[in-house]
Amino acid sequence: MADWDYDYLIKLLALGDSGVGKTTFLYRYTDQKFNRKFTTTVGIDFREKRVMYTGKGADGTSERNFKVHIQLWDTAGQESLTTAFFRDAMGFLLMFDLTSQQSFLNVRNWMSQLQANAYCDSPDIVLVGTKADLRDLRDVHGRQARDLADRYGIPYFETSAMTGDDVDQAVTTLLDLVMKRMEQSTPGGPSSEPNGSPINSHEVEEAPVRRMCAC
Ligand SMILES: Nc1nc2c(ncn2[C@@H]2O[C@H](COP(=O)(O)OP(=O)(O)OP(=O)(O)O)[C@@H](O)[C@H]2O)c(=O)[nH]1
Repeated sequence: MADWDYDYLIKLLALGDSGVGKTTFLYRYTDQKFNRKFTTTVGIDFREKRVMYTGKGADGTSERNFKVHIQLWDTAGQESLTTAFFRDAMGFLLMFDLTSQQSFLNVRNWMSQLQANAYCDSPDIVLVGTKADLRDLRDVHGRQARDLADRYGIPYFETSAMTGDDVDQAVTTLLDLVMKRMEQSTPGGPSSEPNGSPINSHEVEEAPVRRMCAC
């Protein structure tokens, strides 16, 4: 498939403390594999994946399929290095380790960073608990995490990059939120120009992300 052969380029960003499993999660999502090694990310990296997304057609009611190129930005767990990248992302995977209460407590700090640096005050976010397979080491109750997610009004998933549980679902849910926001913030829907053809993906990429904000 040629590089430009897609309808939308969507940039998502994973953030959270060092070691929560951001790189491993993204690797599972893009390559369906588990990496046991811990190599801390330096600065920022990204992975890519193409998916089909069913959205609204030009008439706003009919359904049609779009080719979506997802860029998944993988940040280092040191906030000072990566907040500059928050502005360009359209959606966020806010991650903590289910075996680390500290990483869960730090979700609030990451949320503040997000609110200060993202494209708007209420960006699209999915809260992701990682390492759900390590049941014996669990240190965060599902109830605690769900309560926090409810308070922020965002979806919550408990995932395992080892088994693959809910990894795809977490990303798909975020993609859905981002695409729906674009539909709301672009007159006639993001998926349509007057001639009914999808907006060129490069226009989406180059346009200021802030225009997506419908809040
Ligand atoms: N058992 C288990 N281990 C995991 C899971 N996800 C990640 N790990 C392990 O946790 C360690 C850290 O994972 P990384 O993906 O490197 O963590 P990170 O958040 O990218 O870390 P930084 O790059 O330093 O920010 C690695 O040894 C992974 O194999 C999981 O779902 N289950």
